[in-house]
Amino acid sequence: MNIMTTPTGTEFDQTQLEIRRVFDAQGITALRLRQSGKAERLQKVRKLKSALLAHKDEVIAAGFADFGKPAVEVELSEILPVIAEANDAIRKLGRWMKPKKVWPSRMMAGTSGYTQYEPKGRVLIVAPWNYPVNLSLGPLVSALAAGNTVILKPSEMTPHASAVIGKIVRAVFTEDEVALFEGDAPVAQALLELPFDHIFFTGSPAVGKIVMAAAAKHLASVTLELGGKSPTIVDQTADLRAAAQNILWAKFTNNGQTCIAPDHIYVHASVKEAFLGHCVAVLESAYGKGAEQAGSASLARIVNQRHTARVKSLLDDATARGARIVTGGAIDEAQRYIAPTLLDGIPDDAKIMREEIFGPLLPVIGYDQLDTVIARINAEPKPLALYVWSRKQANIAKVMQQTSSGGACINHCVVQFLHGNLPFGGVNNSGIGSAHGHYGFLAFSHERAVVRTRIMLAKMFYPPYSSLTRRLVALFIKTV
Ligand SMILES: NC(=O)c1ccc[n+]([C@@H]2O[C@H](COP(=O)([O-])OP(=O)(O)OC[C@H]3O[C@@H](n4cnc5c(N)ncnc54)[C@H](O)[C@@H]3O)[C@@H](O)[C@H]2O)c1
Repeated sequence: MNIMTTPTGTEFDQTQLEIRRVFDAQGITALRLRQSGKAERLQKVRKLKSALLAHKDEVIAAGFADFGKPAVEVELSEILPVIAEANDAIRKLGRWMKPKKVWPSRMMAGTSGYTQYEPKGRVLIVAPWNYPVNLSLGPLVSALAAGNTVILKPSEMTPHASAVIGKIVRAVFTEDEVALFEGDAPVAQALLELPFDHIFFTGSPAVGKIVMAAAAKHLASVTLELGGKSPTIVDQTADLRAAAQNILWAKFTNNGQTCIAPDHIYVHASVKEAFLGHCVAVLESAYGKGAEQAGSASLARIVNQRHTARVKSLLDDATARGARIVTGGAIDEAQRYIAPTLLDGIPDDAKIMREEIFGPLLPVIGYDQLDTVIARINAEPKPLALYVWSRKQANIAKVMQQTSSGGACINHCVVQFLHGNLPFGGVNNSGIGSAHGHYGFLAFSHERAVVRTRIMLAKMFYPPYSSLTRRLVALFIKTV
């Protein structure tokens, strides 16, 4: 597996000069784009959409070359969401761009007011490797719809996907509109030195903090789409079979390398064995029995050797501390393969309960009291997603009211990402700000507040101040 590393020495100096040159060129374009209308913006979105569809086979081949991703998963999770994002913008941009009139608040009698949506200007999009196309081009659609110029830095860990994204971007845009720079952390850091107007980062909380610190130097606004450990609760009233099918689909798509994948499951002790039985049956029907799973064409691979070793170390640590492998556990490090693995009896101090797993291991933890589960969730950083499986409204309401997470599903997993009318994002450690649809447009727009005078009532308060002025202020304080 090739990792696209940053060039060293004079080559890197050259990259930095290139970045600066493109950034400066985008400055001129960004000023012009302030006045861009719907037609110009949508032309770009449409061209991007067509180019993605034209390169569909290359995107599928890249997904396979980078991490053995099945074609269906590439279509479903890399191509479809970008097309949906583009179509949403094509249908609704006119409405999104339109200034929104507001009523004057009491103190503003005599004025009219509206919100104007300005492009932020020059924006930087930094993407991760797990859905390289979706998480580069999805935000790109929103940034273009909002009228920005963009520099895009895809992940160095999926070089085939980066190459196709680069091809698409170069086929459609001039570099002063959208430019792409490949490379690892040093290239990202060279980009972060620049005074972008907005930074849209998708990746780990650890790097999110670096990005936010860099943004602070220029007071650039940020959208941080981060990760974390997303818990899933299955209570004693849940449809266990439906839960097992859906949770395992959500978990093992992309081989567990999904930011909103169920990280671990709390299942009521009274139904745990039955639930595990359904899970084993679901895994066998999806991927085959035992050793057959390694040959399943429906399972992606772990992205590289480093991550394979990381996931293996989580498994080794858990079993060394007494965890039981319910199913799975087979490892072929050379093939970057770890079988879909369910773990039971994991002690709280196991590493797997501290770090985001981001791989095909699924801890299943029995519980007796829902309150205990809620207390455990609330003792951890707020997750990106939370899933609850139950037929009891009181339990659902309790979980939804007493916990916090970026998004949530009731009797479903991961589909909140695909819902174009909902904000997608985290909260605190799992992220800041939202993406998708209208929320994506807003992330890349400045909401400028505009007040227009009709009748100049403010002159009642001009100096010299008199007792009448004070009486008027007093009246305002009472009635506002
Ligand atoms: N919230 C979401 O929508 C979402 C989606 C996908 C992945 N994620 C999260 O992303 C993480 C996995 O992705 P990843 O491993 O690519 O994340 P990462 O944070 O390691 O890397 C993300 C991007 O940041 C760059 N980068 C790495 N180190 C950097 C540094 N020191 N300074 C500046 N940039 C740097 C990388 O080159 C890459 O382009 C997981 O935590 C996952 O949950 C979140």
